[in-house]
Amino acid sequence: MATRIRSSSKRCAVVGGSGFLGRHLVEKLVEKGYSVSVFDIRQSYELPGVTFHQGDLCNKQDLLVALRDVSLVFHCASPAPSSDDQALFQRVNVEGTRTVIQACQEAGVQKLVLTSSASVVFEGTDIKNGEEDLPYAKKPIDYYTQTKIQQEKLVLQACNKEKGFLTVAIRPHGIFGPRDPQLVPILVDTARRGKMKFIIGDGSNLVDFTFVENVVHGHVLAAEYLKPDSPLCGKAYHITNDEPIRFWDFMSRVLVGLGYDAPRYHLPYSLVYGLALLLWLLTLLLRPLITIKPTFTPMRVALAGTHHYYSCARAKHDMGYKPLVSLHEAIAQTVASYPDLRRGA
Ligand SMILES: NC(=O)C1=CN([C@@H]2O[C@H](COP(=O)(O)OP(=O)(O)OC[C@H]3O[C@@H](n4cnc5c(N)ncnc54)[C@H](OP(=O)(O)O)[C@@H]3O)[C@@H](O)[C@H]2O)C=CC1
Ligand SMILES: CC(C)CCC[C@@H](C)[C@H]1CC[C@H]2C3=C(CC[C@]12C)[C@@]1(C)CCC(=O)C[C@@H]1CC3
Repeated sequence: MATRIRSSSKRCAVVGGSGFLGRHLVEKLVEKGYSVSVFDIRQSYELPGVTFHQGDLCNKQDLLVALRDVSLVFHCASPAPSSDDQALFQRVNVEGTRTVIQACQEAGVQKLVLTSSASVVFEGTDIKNGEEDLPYAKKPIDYYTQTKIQQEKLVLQACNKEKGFLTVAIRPHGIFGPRDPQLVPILVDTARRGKMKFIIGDGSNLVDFTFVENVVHGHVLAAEYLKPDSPLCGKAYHITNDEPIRFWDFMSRVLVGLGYDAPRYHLPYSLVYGLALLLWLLTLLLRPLITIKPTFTPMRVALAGTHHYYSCARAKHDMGYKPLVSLHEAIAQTVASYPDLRRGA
């Protein structure tokens, strides 16, 4: 009996646990003594203490199997932003999240921690030290952002102390680190194709990039501090490195660390944004005939050419958050983790 009580309070599930952030989170939870149930559409690794359940989060019956005896659920599954597939985002991030909530409630889960995104308030214009009470973007810049907003609202509105179901949303920004399939690989691919010569705008815009270990730390703290009498219930929290950096300095540090040249020549922001918009419209028109995947999407250009950094004061105050790894150390660890992406490799 004693073993059962101990195991259920240390049993959790990570929906999306095969992904970049999910796997780092699972590794940390195992290190902290949790037994973890991973639910994902794919299985990408094996780890003692982890049970894998392969399935689509839109299927409640599949989810219910993974959530058996689980009191805490982390939901960090999403289609990749680059898929730009409106129907897929709607199905997984909105309908699927509704299903995750229902499955949690039916399975008697007590806490749900959602990985949202700081981008839910980003409309393509400057945000400086943005706090969580900024309004959601009225004109979200892409389908990914549009459905992340709906997803966050669903999860936060589901928080119900009377029914013993508590929810919280973590809003990270620009996650990077070892095994990231997105930021560094796209950057290096662009450099290898000779397209990373230009700085969009004057290069002075400050942005948050957040080391994956710090994002994991924010999730674990949120789970621990989420209690019926805590201020976390039904709230969103920014989790960043708390060291905004010039977007182009960050790109240059990673590129130079991997042996590539830093971008040098400046292009006007509105020109590049206009071209990216035109290209995006063209890809929409041609989609029935051919699939084009532009590197410079309007979202990426907006992210590269505006200020967007966020305050983590709320997370510091309510859950004692403090980044564990500095940006300097995080970039060094990340660069060292990609020997295959070095110039000439
Ligand atoms: N990376 C970043 O900079 C940021 C990410 N976020 C959020 O963090 C979370 C994790 O992102 P990240 O780790 O980068 O993303 P990944 O794509 O690496 O991980 C997401 C995981 O979810 C899986 N998945 C997708 N659809 C389903 C489905 N229908 N059922 C079950 N599993 C599914 C994916 O599988 P598959 O790969 O096969 O699709 C993948 O394994 C996401 O919610 C994202 O929105 C927020 C801010 C910044
Ligand atoms: C080609 C270059 C102009 C840019 C290369 C790097 C980009 C791929 C990344 C720079 C900022 C990143 C970012 C995200 C994805 C990768 C970048 C665009 C997100 C959109 C991922 C999902 C989120 O929730 C928000 C992120 C903001 C920053």
